[in-house]
Amino acid sequence: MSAVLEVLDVTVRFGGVTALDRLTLRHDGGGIIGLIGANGAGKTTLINVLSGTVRPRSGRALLDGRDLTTLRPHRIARAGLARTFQNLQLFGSLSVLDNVLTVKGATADVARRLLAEVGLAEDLTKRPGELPYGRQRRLELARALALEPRLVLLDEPLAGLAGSESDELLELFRRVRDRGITVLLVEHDVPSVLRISDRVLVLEQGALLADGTPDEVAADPVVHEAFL
Ligand SMILES: Nc1ncnc2c1ncn2[C@@H]1O[C@H](COP(=O)(O)OP(=O)(O)OP(=O)(O)O)[C@@H](O)[C@H]1O
Repeated sequence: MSAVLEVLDVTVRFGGVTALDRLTLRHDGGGIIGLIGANGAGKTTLINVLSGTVRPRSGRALLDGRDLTTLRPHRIARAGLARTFQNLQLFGSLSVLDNVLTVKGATADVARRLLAEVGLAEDLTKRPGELPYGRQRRLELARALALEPRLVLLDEPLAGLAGSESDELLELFRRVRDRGITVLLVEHDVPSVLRISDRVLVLEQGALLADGTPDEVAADPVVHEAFL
C-alpha cells in the first residue's frame, strides 16, 4: 500500500510572514507529487514541517496516520519519511560507501546495492568532493533510500545540474516511484516537474493555488496568470 500523507490546516509564521496559511492536502495514490510555486511560496517550509525541522503554529501533518508534528526529525525518518536538502548534506571526509553506512540500520550489502542502483558502483571509495555535482546528488538519494522510506521529499534536486545530468536524475526518481515509494518533488524547473509528476500542487503565499494532473495544471489560466 502506498503512503498516506495528510496535511491538515497547517499554518506556519515567521515573525510577520505567513509561510503556510491553513494548508490542507491529502495524498494516498503513490507516485510523484510535484510541488511548484514562486520564490517564497512556502515549498521548503512545507518540507521542513513534514520532516520535523519547523513546527507549525497550528494544524497537523500525518504520515500513515502518525502525527509528524509531534516527532523529532530522527523519529520521523524512522517513521518512513526521508528527505534531501537544497544544499547537499554529505560527510566530506567519509567515502561514498561510508556516507551511506552512517544511516542507522544500513548494512554494507544494502549500501552497495543502493549505490549500484543510483549508478555509483564504481565510486565507493571516493570522497564526495571528488564526484561531479550530479553524482553527489545521487549519493544523497542513496542515503535517503537507505532509510527504507515510504515517502521521500526532494528539495530542489535539479538545481545547478546540466540538462543530461538532470534527465538521468529524473529517471532515477521514476525508478524510486516504481519501487512503491511516494516522491514529493519541490523544484523550480517547472517543465521537468510537469513531465515527471503524477500530481502537481501549486503553492502561492502558503496556500494551494492549484492541484491536479500536469496537463490540468499546465492548462489552468489561474496558474498561468499567477505563476507560469
Ligand atoms: N527561518 C525563516 N525565518 C524567517 N522567514 C522565513 C524562514 N523560512 C522561510 N521564511 C519565509 O517564509 C516564506 C516561505 O519561504 P519558503 O522558503 O518556504 O518558500 P519557497 O517556496 O521554498 O521559496 P524558494 O523557492 O525561494 O526556496 C518566505 O517569505 C520566506 O522568506
